[in-house]
Amino acid sequence: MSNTVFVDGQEGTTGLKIFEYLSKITGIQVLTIDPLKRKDPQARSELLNAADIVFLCLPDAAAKESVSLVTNSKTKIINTSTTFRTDPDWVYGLPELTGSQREAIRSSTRVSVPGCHATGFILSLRPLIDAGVVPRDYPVSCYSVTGYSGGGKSKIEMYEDASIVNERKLGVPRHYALQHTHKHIPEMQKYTNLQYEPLFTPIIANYYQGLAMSVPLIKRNLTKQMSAKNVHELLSAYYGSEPFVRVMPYESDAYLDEGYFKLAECSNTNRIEIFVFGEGDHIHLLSRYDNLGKGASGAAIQNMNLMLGYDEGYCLI
Ligand SMILES: NC(=O)C1=CN([C@@H]2O[C@H](COP(=O)(O)OP(=O)(O)OC[C@H]3O[C@@H](n4cnc5c(N)ncnc54)[C@H](OP(=O)(O)O)[C@@H]3O)[C@@H](O)[C@H]2O)C=CC1
Ligand SMILES: CC(=O)N[C@@H](CCC(=O)OP(=O)(O)O)C(=O)O
Repeated sequence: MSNTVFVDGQEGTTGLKIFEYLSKITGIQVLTIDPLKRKDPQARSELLNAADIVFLCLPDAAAKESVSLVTNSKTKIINTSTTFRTDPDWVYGLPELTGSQREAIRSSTRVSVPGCHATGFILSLRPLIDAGVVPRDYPVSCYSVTGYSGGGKSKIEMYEDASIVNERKLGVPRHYALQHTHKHIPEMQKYTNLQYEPLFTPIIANYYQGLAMSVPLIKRNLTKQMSAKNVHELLSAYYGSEPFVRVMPYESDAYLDEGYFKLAECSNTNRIEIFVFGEGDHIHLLSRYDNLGKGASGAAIQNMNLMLGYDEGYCLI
């Protein structure tokens, strides 16, 4: 029997990518909306309630509205927006979070796809906090570098207009959310079990897709004294059998080009690759992935596969 799927926000960046994935899946009937009615609550409501599973690929306010339009108990919702990620009635759609998360996703009808920056941060740090290596009150700071597609259609249009790029000098990387206001901070804190909010600085740069998250740690401030190599072993054991999380070999320079990190090697995949670098008193957890893959649409499909009882990696690489 085929499942019916509706993508609310089908014309947006995340929605289009999900559409691409869905076109490769057999046994799915995709319900589409007349593009002219894509913001009409009545038309959306009919499709939202007709589908077995819906993806919300919308700004936060519109995603909230869509949830309120679902009036039956059958429709399962996968929400890619920030809304509901820390809501206890929703399951956080990061199957690799803990041993029980996958099952929680499988049996849920309301799943939030993690934020792109939050994904690398949580997957790098959570195992170390659970193991008592990083104390819960550690003063964490982190930063990420992301391609402009992470900002959706408006950022894509801006960065792909040469006159705007020139005029506003968008060719160089730019820090943002400098008032410590980034919308991923609550989920970053909640799903690592950190006592305090991390200090997080994202940086947007002039390329399309790919994200790298850096979490530096000072060894002498850890609860258990561990070398970077021990941290690498711990993370490798934690993610040993995960299909989409790879802890990359320690002290290999194969991932560097003349000493520079190759950031975009996971583009168009659902993979996240975690590196551990260490020297003296310092440990550096560095992850790379596609903000449109494991950071959004790939992760959304991974969750759908679990919720519909498909093979988790169906149509994902
Ligand atoms: N891009 C990324 O890497 C990531 C994005 N996300 C999140 O996913 C969600 C979607 O983001 P993204 O695809 O990038 O955003 P886009 O801006 O590219 O797309 C959003 C889409 O929603 C449509 N829309 C806006 N308001 C409404 C409404 N009231 N009813 C119906 N449709 C509406 C827009 O219409 P119109 O075509 O008219 O603009 C647009 O097509 C956001 O919450 C975002 O933060 C999450 C992780 C990563
Ligand atoms: C480059 C850029 O602007 N990226 C977005 C993140 C996209 C994302 O993950 O947003 P959601 O929380 O809605 O999922 C940002 O940092 O706000």
